[in-house]
Order: sequence, then structure tokens, then C-alpha cells
Amino acid sequence: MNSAILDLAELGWSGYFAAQLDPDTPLIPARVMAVHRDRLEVLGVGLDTTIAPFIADEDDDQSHATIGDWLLLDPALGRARRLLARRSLFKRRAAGTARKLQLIAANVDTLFIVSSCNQDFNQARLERYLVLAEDAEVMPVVVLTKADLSETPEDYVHEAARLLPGLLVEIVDARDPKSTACLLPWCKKGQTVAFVGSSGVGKSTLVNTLTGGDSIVTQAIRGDDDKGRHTTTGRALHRLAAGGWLMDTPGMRELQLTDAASGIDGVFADIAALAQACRFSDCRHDGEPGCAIIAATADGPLDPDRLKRWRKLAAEEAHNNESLAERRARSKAFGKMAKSVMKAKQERREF
Ligand SMILES: Nc1nc2c(ncn2[C@@H]2O[C@H](COP(=O)(O)OP(=O)(O)OP(=O)(O)O)[C@@H](O)[C@H]2O)c(=O)[nH]1
Ligand SMILES: [Zn+2]
Repeated sequence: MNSAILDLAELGWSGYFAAQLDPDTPLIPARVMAVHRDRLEVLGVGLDTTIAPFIADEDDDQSHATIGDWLLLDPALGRARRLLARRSLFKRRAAGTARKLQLIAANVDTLFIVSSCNQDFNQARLERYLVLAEDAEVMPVVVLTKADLSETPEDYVHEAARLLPGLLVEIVDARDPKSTACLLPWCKKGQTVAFVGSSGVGKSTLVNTLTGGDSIVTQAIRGDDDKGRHTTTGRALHRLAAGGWLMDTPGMRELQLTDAASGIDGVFADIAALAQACRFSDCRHDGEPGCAIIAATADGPLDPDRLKRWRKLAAEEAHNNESLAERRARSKAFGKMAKSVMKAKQERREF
């Protein structure tokens, strides 16, 4: 099924990637469909194969090929030669002391941020996901499910739309294909979408409706083999009925706010702009004289709750960065220690 790719556009190829080709070096574009420890599954026109993992630059932890990436393959060598610049990238700091950067998914076009029209609806959570989208440079679309269970679904749409100027908000009954048809423009040929949202809001239901009832599990089992043998394991990109691709990985499902300073400034652009007008450039907006942010909550446009949510996210972000700084300091200290041990050894030998 997947191997019946006829043209690259079907896989999400576009002028953005084509512009990166070097006409003098004939390499074959292929998209990464799954990442395993020791190999990548890639798909191209008439190409459905596995290759060795690819790292463009050992010193750059963003240069590992990840799911959704476009690689240029050398047909003679059967391996990747280049990683094309991405349109978008979801990444996160791994848990644990090393806090390594993990690449989650590349070249997603649209992030569906799913919430339901009931007690799950929560502006802070939506903002958090908006920051993720902003940081990954992916367009967010808020999808409010369970419209059929709410008496006043329009209230939720209104509340969500207020979070960001121009934010797109759709409201659906996730079980009903007629209702989810409003999402199809983002799911067409060549488009890649992903879903985030808390448990129970209807992500799987939406996905099943959008894949035409052909659930991911059945796709995986049926695989590429027309004899119905089990050939595909754990591909992360799944075909949508409208022609696009759904990015579904455990990493995508576990995404959290990390390393997202630029995203926070984008989603809270109003607060960032107000801060420019504070009297002190290092104003902490904590009772200093001439603070434009506090003034805006007292008599003006800034909702104090929004300020509170921003503080929380900014504090979390500061915490993440601190850990990163600590990690750097630790590795520097370790380097110094190692050097002095080596020196001591050397001196002993010389002595
Ligand atoms: N009435 C109604 N029920 C819905 C709607 N969307 C989802 N549900 C139901 O809500 C329940 C949870 O939906 P799921 O699709 O499993 O939610 P999920 O977000 O995938 O949850 P996790 O798998 O835990 O992440 C199921 O019983 C669905 O049938 C909707 O729009 N309307
Ligand atoms: Zn201030």
C-alpha cells in the first residue's frame, strides 16, 4: 500500500525541498517513515527500503535524521548522503541528567490541538500546546471535540479563539465524518498532520474518522504486502483518507513544553511587547515602579489570569534552561578535572 507512491508530492515534497537540490549531484529524495535503533525506513518514488541511520554533523544534535525528514540517497551506495533543511521540527530535552536533545518529528505542516467542549477545556493547556507549535514552526489548529455533548459549544470556540490573534478553531463531533470534514483542507495530498491533547479528548476517534475507519493498527498489520502478510512494523507516518499523512509516534504523544523560549514570546507577544515599555529593562514585573505589565492588568487590556499563565510557562522555561546551563557547567568542570588528572599522571611519570 505505502510503496505505491507515484510522485514525490504525494509524500509531502515541495518547492521548499526541491530548491535545496544540487543539479550536479544526482541523488534520490526519500522520506523517513520510521526510526529504529540501527536503521531508518524510507519511502520514495518506487522506493521502499531501509538504510543506515544518518547524522549530517556529529557536533550538531539537531542533525540526526528523524521521522518525517527528507534525505537524499546515493543509489550506488544505498545510503543517505544529505539531510535536507526542515520546514518544522518537534524536539524535546530527554529526561535524566544528561538532558540530551531528542528529535521527535520533522516536516509536520499542521498540529491539531485537541480539546473537548467540557471540563477538559483549559486555556493554560491550550496555550502550552500553542507554544509547542510556535516553537516547532508548525501551524496550529485547535479542534474542539464533543460538540454534540455541549449545549453552548460556541462559548468554547470563542474562548479558544481569544488565545492568539488569527487562531483557527474548529468544532466537531469526532465520530462523524460529516462533522470532521472541516479538517480535510489540512489533510490533503502532500500534507502532514499531528495531534496533541490530553487523554480522552477524542484523538483516536478523530484519527479513525480521518483514516476512513482504516485504523492504524490494521494498516500496520496489513502492511505493504498484497498477500496480506505482516510486513510493516511501527511506521510513524500513516495515510489519511484525504491523501495526507498522519504523524503518530510515542514521542509526539508525550510532547511537553521544553526549550520553547521563542514559542512563549510568539504566543504571548502582547506581554513581550508590554515588557518593552517597563521602566527598567530587567523588570521582573513584580512591583517595580513603572512596570507596564502590571499597569496593563490594573486598568487595561491584559487579563490577570493570562499574566499568571505566562509567568508559569516562563518559570518552567527558565527551569529547563537552567538545567541545560548546569549540564554545560558540569561538563566543563569534568573536562577541567580530567585535564588536571592527566597532568598529575604526566608529572608523576616525568618525576
Ligand atoms: N459524543 C462524543 N464522543 C466522543 C467524541 N470524541 C470522542 N468521543 C468519545 O470519547 C471517548 C474517548 O475518545 P478517544 O478517541 O479514545 O480519546 P483519546 O484522546 O484518543 O484518548 P487517549 O487514547 O487516552 O489519548 C471515546 O469513548 C469516544 O467515543 C465526540 O466528538 N463526541
Ligand atoms: Zn515590568
